[in-house]
This record gives sequence, C-alpha cells and structure tokens, in this order.
Amino acid sequence: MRTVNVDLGERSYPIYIGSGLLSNIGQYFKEHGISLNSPLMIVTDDNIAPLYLNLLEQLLLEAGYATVSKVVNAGETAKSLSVLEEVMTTAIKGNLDRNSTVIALGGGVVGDLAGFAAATYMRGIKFVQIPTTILAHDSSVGGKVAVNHPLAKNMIGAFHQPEMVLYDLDTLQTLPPRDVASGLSEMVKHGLIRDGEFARWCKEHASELLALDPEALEYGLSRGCAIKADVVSRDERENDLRAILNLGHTIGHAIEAVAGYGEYMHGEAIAIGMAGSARLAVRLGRDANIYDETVSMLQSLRLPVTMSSHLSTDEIMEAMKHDKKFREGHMLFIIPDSIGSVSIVKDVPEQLVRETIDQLREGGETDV
Ligand SMILES: NC(=O)c1ccc[n+]([C@@H]2O[C@H](COP(=O)([O-])OP(=O)(O)OC[C@H]3O[C@@H](n4cnc5c(N)ncnc54)[C@H](O)[C@@H]3O)[C@@H](O)[C@H]2O)c1
Ligand SMILES: O=C(O)C(=O)C[C@@H](O)[C@H](O)[C@H](O)COP(=O)(O)O
Ligand SMILES: [Zn+2]
Repeated sequence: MRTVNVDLGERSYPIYIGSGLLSNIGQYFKEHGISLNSPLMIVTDDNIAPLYLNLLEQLLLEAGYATVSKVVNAGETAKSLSVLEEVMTTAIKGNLDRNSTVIALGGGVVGDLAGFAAATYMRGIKFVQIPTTILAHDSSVGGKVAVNHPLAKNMIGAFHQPEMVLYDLDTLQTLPPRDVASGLSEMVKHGLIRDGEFARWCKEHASELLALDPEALEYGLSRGCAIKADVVSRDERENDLRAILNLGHTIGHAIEAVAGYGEYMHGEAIAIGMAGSARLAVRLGRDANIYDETVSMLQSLRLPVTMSSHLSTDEIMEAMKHDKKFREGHMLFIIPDSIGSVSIVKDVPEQLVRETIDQLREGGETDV
C-alpha cells in the first residue's frame, strides 16, 4: 500500500493506494473521524452497483454505519443538474445531517457529481472518494467537483476537498478495455506536464498497464496521484500553476460538448486535445519531436489522436470560449515546451487554433 498526501493545511488528506483496502474501510473511516451517529450516503452508477455496492454497504454496516444509496445511470449524462436534484432528494429522504458524509463509489462522473452534492448539501458536508476507474486517480484528487451544462463541461461546480481517497486497486480488474485506455490518458498527461521520464515509462509499460498488471498500475497511479497532489498543494484554486493540469482540455472539453457528451470518453477527448496542443507547440516554434513523441505515447496506450470528421471547427471554436481559462477576452493554452514540461500561453493566434483543429479531423493533414 502506498500513501500520497495532498498538503492543504487544515484541508490536507491522504490518498491510500493499494490492493484489499476496502475490507478495512470501517477502520479508515473511524481514523478519519467519519461520524457513526449520522447516516452516510453512497453515490454510484448502475455498472458499478452490481459489482461493489452490496459489498460496501455490508462492510459499512459491520463497522456500525447506517447508509442510504443512490444509483445513477452510468455515463457522462449523470453529471447534470437534474441528476444532482435526484441525489439531493435521496440525501433529504435519508435524513443526512451536517455531520453526514457522502461517499463517491465510482469513476470521475460519480466523483464529480457526488462531490458537488457534498459541497452544496446544507452548504457543505464531508465526502470521501472511493475511485473505481484508472481515470479517477486524477478526478478523485484535488477537489474540483462539478456537473455539466449542455453548452459546456463542468460549468456548475465548486472546490471541495475530500476527507480521504481510498483507492482499492482490486476494483480496477473489472474495467472494460475502453475505460482502461481512457484513464491512461490522464496518467500520461501527468508525465507530459511534469515528468518526462514518467511519460516515457507509461509508453514503455503500455502493455502491462493495458493488461491491468497490478504492479505497473500501483506505480503508475501512485506517480500520477503524486504529480497531481503536488500541483494542487501549490495552487489549490487554479490561480496560476494548476492550469497545467488542463493540458489538452481546452480542445478536449470542446470536443466532448460538441459531440454531445458520450461519443467520446473524457480521456479520449483529452488525448485528441493533447495531440492538438503538441501540434500548436510545434507551430509556435517548439521542437517538432514534441508532436511525434506525444502521438506515439498516446497511440501506444490505444488512444485516439484525431477526431471524427462530423465535428465542426466553428462549433469547437465556439465551445472553447466557455473554457474556464478564458478570462477578460484572453484564451489560455497549455503548450508543451518539451516532453515533461509545459507553459501557460496567452493569446495563441485564433487562426492557428482553427488550423490545428482542422488538422485534428480524421483524414486531416498528417504533417504538423
Ligand atoms: N474533478 C477532476 O479533477 C476531474 C479530473 C479528470 C476527469 N474528471 C471527470 O471525470 C469524468 C470521467 O471519469 P471516468 O472516465 O472515470 O468515467 P466514468 O465515471 O463514467 O466511468 C467510466 C465507465 O466505467 C464504469 N466503471 C467504473 N468503475 C468500474 C469498474 N471498477 N468496473 C467496471 N466498470 C466500471 C462506469 O460505470 C462507466 O461506464 C468526466 O466527467 C471528467 O470530466 C474530473
Ligand atoms: O484538477 C484539475 O485542475 C484538472 O484540470 C484536472 C482535469 O483532468 C479535469 O478534467 C478537470 O475536471 C478539468 O477541470 P476544468 O476546470 O477545466 O473544468
Ligand atoms: Zn481531465
């Protein structure tokens, strides 16, 4: 078992990463002051519920906790205001009070939704993340919680840190291959922004990672969490540095929104966005090898680097204006300087962005 700490003063918390952690959940909850006297609410989705919900409810019951559960439909569409209202209804009917805790059992969708419910229920109660996807090594850390608006991703949200992250790697063994690859996109992103050696390690160990090899996963997820925890600890509310965690997201979020949430998994859209950022880097004068190496890393992890030809450049350009990094008329892009290091660049020429998006279309130009 490995522990990574997120250092945020009185809001600091540990990320426990390892095999067999769920069976000791009662002990972890008691150590972290989760009240035995107020009901807990578990939020999960209908793929995860048949696999792990009964087990979690049973373990918590044995530890003396009363729980209510809300099972939402699997997929990005659950990150909506209407589903949030349903979650709130379960909380109210379940008599959750201000000492209650919300438990997110699932991937990034459940984590963002349940976390936002915890941030807003009675103006904020505790929550615990129990990630069950590879992607959630990113989403369960750092306290960004949100639901989507049909026009833009994560538009309605808050910063609300969990009490702890309990990452039982055994749960990952049931992930479908597409979700495995999607999660590895954010893992290699952590290397691309802060640690080139780690990005290269992801490529070299792609076959073990894709095959869910426990040792490779434990190392890759711990290193990814450590990079994220370090960035978040330095800039919790994205005043500056934290924006680097958004590599590939300006284009990627716009692709997700324009495609209608669901055609692309988050990690897939971000992979296309990272290929776009690497193209932009080269067009802005960085070494041409950045694009070639980035694409080769993404492809080794079975991730897409081009988008479907039906997506319109105009609509993507419009959707990008809702990016949270767009302020006072200026768009910020996260641009690689080399593999393992990025800059936050203001005012990338719009025409360059437009041409880059055209090139990202399937059948678009292969040269940068
Ligand atoms: N808050 C953040 O910092 C942050 C960071 C990255 C991504 N995100 C968000 O996370 C979301 C994507 O997360 P995701 O990729 O985990 O998606 P997800 O939560 O939809 O999970 C992917 C799929 O895997 C299924 N699943 C989950 N765990 C499983 C398991 N153990 N076995 C079998 N099936 C399982 C789910 O039912 C779902 O169908 C996006 O909404 C994205 O915006 C947030
Ligand atoms: O934690 C962060 O900060 C990130 O940017 C991590 C991203 O991987 C994640 O997708 C996040 O939800 C994006 O946030 P947003 O502020 O761009 O909506
Ligand atoms: Zn992301």
